[in-house]
Amino acid sequence: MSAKDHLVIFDTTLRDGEQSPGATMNKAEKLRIAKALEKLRVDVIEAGFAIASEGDFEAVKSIAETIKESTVCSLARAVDVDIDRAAEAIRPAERGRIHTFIATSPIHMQYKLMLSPDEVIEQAVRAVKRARSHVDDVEFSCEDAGRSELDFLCRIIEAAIDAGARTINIPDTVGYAIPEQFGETIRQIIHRVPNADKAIFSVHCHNDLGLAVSNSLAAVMNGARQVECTINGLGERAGNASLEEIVMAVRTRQDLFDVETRIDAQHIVPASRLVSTITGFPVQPNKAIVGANAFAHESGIHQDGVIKHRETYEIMRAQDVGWHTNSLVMGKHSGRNAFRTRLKELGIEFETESELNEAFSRFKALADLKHEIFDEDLQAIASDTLQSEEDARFSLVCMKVCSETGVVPRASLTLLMDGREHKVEGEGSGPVDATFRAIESLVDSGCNLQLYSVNAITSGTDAQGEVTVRLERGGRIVNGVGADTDIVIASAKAYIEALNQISRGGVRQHPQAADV
Ligand SMILES: CC(=O)SCCNC(=O)CCNC(=O)[C@H](O)C(C)(C)COP(=O)(O)OP(=O)(O)OC[C@H]1O[C@@H](n2cnc3c(N)ncnc32)[C@H](O)[C@@H]1OP(=O)(O)O
Ligand SMILES: CC(C)C(=O)C(=O)O
Ligand SMILES: [Mg+2]
Repeated sequence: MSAKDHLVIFDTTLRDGEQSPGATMNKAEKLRIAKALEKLRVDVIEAGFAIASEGDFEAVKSIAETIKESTVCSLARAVDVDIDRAAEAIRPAERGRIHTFIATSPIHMQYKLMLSPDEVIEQAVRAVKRARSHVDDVEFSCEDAGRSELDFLCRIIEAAIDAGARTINIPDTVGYAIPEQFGETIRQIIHRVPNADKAIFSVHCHNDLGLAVSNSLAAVMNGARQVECTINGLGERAGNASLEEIVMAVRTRQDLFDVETRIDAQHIVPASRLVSTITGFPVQPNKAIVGANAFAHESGIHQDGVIKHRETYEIMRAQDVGWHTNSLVMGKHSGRNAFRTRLKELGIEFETESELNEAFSRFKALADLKHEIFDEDLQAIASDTLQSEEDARFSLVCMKVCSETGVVPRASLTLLMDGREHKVEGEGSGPVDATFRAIESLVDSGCNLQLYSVNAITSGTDAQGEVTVRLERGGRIVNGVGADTDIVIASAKAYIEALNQISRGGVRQHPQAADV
C-alpha cells in the first residue's frame, strides 16, 4: 500500500471551463467530455451550474445519469433556489456533490454582495446546511479567497465545516496569488482552523498571472488534498490550472510530493483533443504535455541526445500521456545523427560517408527554404543523392527561367557534361518546355518525352515538388525523378536524370559537344 495521500482531482472543464467566452457546449458535447473525464479517472466532475439555464440543468442531469466512476457535482450560489436545483440535477448520480460558494473578500462583500462579513457567514452556514439536507457530499468555496483576510477566512471556514461541509475550497478567483505566499496561506488556514481535520482542503487557481499551476502545487505542498483544474487549462479569462500539468508534475516529481492521483494519464492527450475540438479552442504547440511540440525535438544537439539516451532531453514519456511516440522533427537545426537515423528508419542507408554528407548538405539547403522537412522530402533527397552517382554524365549547375505574360518563356542553364560546363538557352511554350529545349540544344538526345508529372510531396506552398519525366529512345524507356521546392528546377533535374539513364545505355552527342 502507498504511504502517499490521495490527491483528489476535481475537473471543472464543464463548469468553469465553459465560462470561457466562446466555449459554450451543448448537452451532447458535455456528455462526451464527461465520458472522457471518467475514462481519465478524475475523482469529481463539476458538470455545470444547474440554475444557469434549462440546458445546463439537463446537461448536469444526463451526466449524473450516465457517469458511474466519478462523483458528479453541480455549482450553486449560497441561495436556496440554486441549491435545490443543483440537488435535483445530481439526484440520479451514483455519487453526487453540491458545491456552494459565497465571496469572502472585502471588495466582493461590499460592492457585489452588499453584505456585511457576519451576514456572509450566516448565508454560507445556511447554504451548507441546506445542501447537506440533500446530500452528504457538500463542498463550500470562499470566492476570491486570494484577496480575503486570513482571520475572516478562518472564521467562515470553521463555521462551514461545523455546518457540514466536507470539502473546503480556497479559490484564487482572480489569479492574484504568488506561489510562496499562497502556499503559506493554505498552511496557515489548515493550522488555524480548529476543525480543519474534518474537511479536505482544496484549491481552485486562475491563471491571470500565469501562475495557476504553480499556486496549486504550492498549495498541495502545504496540505491541500484536492485541486480544481481543467483540461487544457480552459476557464474564465486566462483560464484555470491545467489538469494535465498538475497531474504530471505530481507524478514526475514524486520525490517532492507526498500525494498521488488515480488519473490514467494515457487518456490525457485524447481528452485534450476532444475538448479542443468541441470548444474550438486550439492547443498552442508549445503547451506543456498536450501541445504538438511537447515531445518533439528539432535541434541537432537535442536529437543526438535523445537518440543516444531519451532522458537526456525528456522528463516524461510521450506514450505515458497518450501520444503515439515522441518525435524528431527534421529542420534546419537538425544534425547528422538525426538525419541518418530517420533515413535508416525509412529504410534508406548510404554506402559511403560522402554520400551521406552530400545528402545532408542537400537537406540543409532545403531546410533553409522550408519550415519542416517531411519523410517524403527526405526520400526525395536520398534518391536524388543516390542517383547522382559519379558515372552521371550530365548535371545541373544552375538555371534561370523568365516567364512573363505575353512574352515567350526563356530558360538559360549551365550544365555539366562529362566534367565540363556548358551554357545553353532555349525558348518554349512554357518555362518547363523552354528548360527541356535548352537541355536538348546541348545533348540532342533524340528521346521522346512520354510522360511528365508533378506531385507536391508535402502540403503547403513551401512544399517540395517531385517531377517524373519518362523518356523513350529506340524502344528503351527510362524514368527520371527530381525534387525541389521550385518545380521548374525539379523538372530540369528529372529530365537530366532520365538523360543520364539513357546515357548509361549510350547517347548521341550534339556536334557542339563533340569535342567534349
Ligand atoms: C467565480 C465564479 O466562477 S462564480 C460562477 C460564475 N458563473 C456564472 O455566473 C454562470 C451562471 N450564471 C447565471 O446564469 C446567472 O448569473 C444566475 C442564474 C446565477 C443569476 O442570474 P440573475 O438572477 O439574473 O443575477 P445576476 O447574474 O444578474 O447577478 C448575480 C446575483 O447573484 C448574487 N450573487 C453572486 N454570487 C452569489 C453567491 N455566491 N451567493 C448568493 N448570491 C450571489 C449577486 O450579488 C447578484 O445579486 P443581485 O441580483 O441581488 O444583485
Ligand atoms: C465558484 C468558484 C469556485 C470559482 O470558480 C472561483 O472562485 O473562481
Ligand atoms: Mg473559477
